[in-house]
Amino acid sequence: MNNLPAAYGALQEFVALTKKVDDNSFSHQTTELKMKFDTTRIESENQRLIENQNLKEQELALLEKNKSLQHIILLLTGFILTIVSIFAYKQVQRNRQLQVIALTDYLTKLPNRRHIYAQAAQYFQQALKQQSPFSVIIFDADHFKKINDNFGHELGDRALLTIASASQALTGNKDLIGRIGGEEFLILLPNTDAERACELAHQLQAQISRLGAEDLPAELKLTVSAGVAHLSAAAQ
Ligand SMILES: Nc1nc2c(ncn2[C@@H]2O[C@H](COP(=O)(O)OP(=O)(O)OP(=O)(O)O)[C@@H](O)[C@H]2O)c(=O)[nH]1
Repeated sequence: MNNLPAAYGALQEFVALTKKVDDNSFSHQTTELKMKFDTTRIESENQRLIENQNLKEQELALLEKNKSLQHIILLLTGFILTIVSIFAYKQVQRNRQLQVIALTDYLTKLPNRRHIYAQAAQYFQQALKQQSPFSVIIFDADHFKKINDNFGHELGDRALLTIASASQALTGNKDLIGRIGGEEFLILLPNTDAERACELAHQLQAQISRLGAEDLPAELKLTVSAGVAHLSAAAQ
């Protein structure tokens, strides 16, 4: 009992030590809690980043898919356009060919009757308008039936081809001669007077006989009869 101050001092020291221990323990717990909190926060942040990354990867995959689809659509469109263009081009070509066939004589490849008559009408109108002369020569192979009967149709065809090339050689222009019947032909002569047309008709007869003698058997005498019609400038 007589050592009370010492006991009081010891008590105070004990209290101070206990407080210090408590403080230390509190600080430790706080640090632990703080670390726990930080770890959780970092983990959730990481999780959020991973989710964001996944979303971005999905978006990227979607974009790539869209890009591929766009390429496929572009390729398909190009393919379809090419097919349509080829088809349209072929159709135009076919129409042109049909038009040529419709206006051309199958054997001589000269303009057929429809074609040469249309051209004749055009030249006729032009001559009227310009008050220029216009002549035509119409001619026909003589005794052609006999040629066919005696020498065969194949040789008859050759005789027709001979007539076509002789006429072409004379006029120099395929478009001015037409085959208007089996062995009948028409030559259009714009800006040509009657005298010149008659001269040409005689030259034509001579040319056909000459070529016929060269190209065909000697027994086959190829001759043509021709007539000339004329529209003179003076008569208009
Ligand atoms: N080889 C051949 N013959 C044809 C062709 N087209 C028509 N002919 C023949 O030509 C002949 C024409 O006979 P016609 O109209 O009597 O004429 P032609 O015998 O010359 O008598 P003319 O005109 O009076 O001199 C017919 O026998 C037809 O069969 C053809 O493309 N090739």
